[in-house]
Amino acid sequence: MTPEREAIIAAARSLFQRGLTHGSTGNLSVRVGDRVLVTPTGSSLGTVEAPDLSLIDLNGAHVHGPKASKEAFLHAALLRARPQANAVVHTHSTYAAAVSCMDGLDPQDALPPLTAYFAMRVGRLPLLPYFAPGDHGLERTAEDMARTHSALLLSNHGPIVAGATLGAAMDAIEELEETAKLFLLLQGLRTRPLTPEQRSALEPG
Ligand SMILES: O=C(CO)COP(=O)(O)O
Ligand SMILES: [Zn+2]
Repeated sequence: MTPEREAIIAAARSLFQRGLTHGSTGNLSVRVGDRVLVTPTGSSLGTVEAPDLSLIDLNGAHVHGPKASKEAFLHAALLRARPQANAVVHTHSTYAAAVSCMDGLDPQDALPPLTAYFAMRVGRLPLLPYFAPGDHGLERTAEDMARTHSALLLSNHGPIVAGATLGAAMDAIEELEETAKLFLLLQGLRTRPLTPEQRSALEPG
């Protein structure tokens, strides 16, 4: 098993075992040269195995192995937009998915910088318009937004996050989930998010 395959399976298990993905939702990818290893469509991250992974190119086209995730085109779009990124993680984690269904969010900045780690790991989180899972109509917007944002929230769906490494993408998507949880816990309470100065001192460039 290659280290990339091993890393994807370890991250998949970790997400599934902690309830950050459920059923056959969520998908992961890692860049390998000019190709991308991605989880196959319809698989549970609790049981997917290393030989099951699909290989696609950076246009999202199938190269080898089982049929790739229906969101493989989005993974490829984020990796094209962010040459410094080498991994992408997508989940339907409960709190982030709940926020993705809320009305009245700022589409440029869907979650406030409640904590320093949110500002550090996630930065500014745009809310992308609703498209059905697998609908390539989202590709252009996702690629454009990913040039300046490493994390995107898909309306009525969930987050997708790119990172320099799979570990960094995991850290960021977990931070996003925890901040979504805080945001919902704090509904109706007065809060003090970081000031713009505090935020910009921490945000990734
Ligand atoms: O999260 C998902 C769809 O948005 C899961 O789809 P896949 O099983 O095709 O990866
Ligand atoms: Zn999804």
